[in-house]
Amino acid sequence: MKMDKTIAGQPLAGPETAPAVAEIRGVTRTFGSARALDSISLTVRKGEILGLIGRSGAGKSTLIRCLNGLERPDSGSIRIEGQEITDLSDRALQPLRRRIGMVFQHFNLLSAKTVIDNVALPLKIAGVAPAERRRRALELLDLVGLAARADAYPSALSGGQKQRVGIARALSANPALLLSDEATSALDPETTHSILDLIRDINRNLGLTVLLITHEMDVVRSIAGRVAVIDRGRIVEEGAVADVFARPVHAVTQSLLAGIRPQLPAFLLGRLGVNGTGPAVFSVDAVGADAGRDFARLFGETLGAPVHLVHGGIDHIGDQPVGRFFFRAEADRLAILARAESLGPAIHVEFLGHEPGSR
Ligand SMILES: Nc1ncnc2c1ncn2[C@@H]1O[C@H](COP(=O)(O)OP(=O)(O)OP(=O)(O)O)[C@@H](O)[C@H]1O
Repeated sequence: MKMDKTIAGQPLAGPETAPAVAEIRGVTRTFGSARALDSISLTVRKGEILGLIGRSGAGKSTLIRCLNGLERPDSGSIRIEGQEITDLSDRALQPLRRRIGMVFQHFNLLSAKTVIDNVALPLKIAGVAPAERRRRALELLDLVGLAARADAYPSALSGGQKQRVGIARALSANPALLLSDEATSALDPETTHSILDLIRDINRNLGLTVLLITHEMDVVRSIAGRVAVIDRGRIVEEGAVADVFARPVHAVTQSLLAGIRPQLPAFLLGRLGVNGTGPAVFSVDAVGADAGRDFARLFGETLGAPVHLVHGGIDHIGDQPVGRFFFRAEADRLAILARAESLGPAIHVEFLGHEPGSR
């Protein structure tokens, strides 16, 4: 699988070689007989937005808790900015915890404190003087567009505004890594959009590294540069978002992405049979410049029969066009696959079956 050359749509000099902000190696954590993490390895690199997706119970929360030191792995290594954290005492962990800013699904703001006091709280805990805390908190509230609400209480804010405060608070201690745990799952689509824009702006303008844990594939598609798929405590697939979304290999990834990738309409899929005698139906997946090729013509001229588009189109993920098409043609499987092979390995073709009928 091709490595990504962009992060959040921004070209970077070799992100795959950027220094690791968080490095998880062979981490296992069991609860009784439940193996929440099973020798998991994952690297989050400086300046990237990495999406971590997985089904319920896959191990996402346990991984977050291990990363921020709330949970101790049974074995394996976790390094934050090069420092091993698994063998640190709770006291020694405190300054490292501040290197990780957390954003939560339900915001976790203190309702008895004003917006500015919520944002300044991590600074207070870190022993920063009151005037400096206020200055820094106001600066962050300005960054998230809420300076005018500094003295309001959280109950007076909308969900999106609360999350902006949550983000400002997470940034207050100047974290090396922003851990976003389902940060938009409780928000409506429009507010989700504005919060994702904010996270992307912070990533681009401040160079902040983000680990985005979510079950919403649209979130990953909108702002992540890379994606890792966790299942049963292991990373089962990892790569540039455009590549993984264009051609998910693992069954879990395919199932997670089923809702946002074009699928052959069920009524048509149900009609197909491997040994049918009617027109053949096949899919074509291609990324980048290949996505825009005229596949109907490319297949048609070799098959000697018209090729009709049944379903699909071109999506854009980051700066990459991702094409997924379903075609119908009066041809047989071998002829389709022979043509597919001549187009090269970058274009993925799958024969799906024949419709009933006579040829
Ligand atoms: N404290 C615990 N005690 C017992 N089992 C646990 C504990 N924490 C997690 N588990 C188990 O470990 C597995 C992974 O759980 P985890 O909460 O990390 O998954 P998740 O991907 O975050 O799920 P969700 O998306 O539903 O929050 C599950 O089988 C869960 O039941």
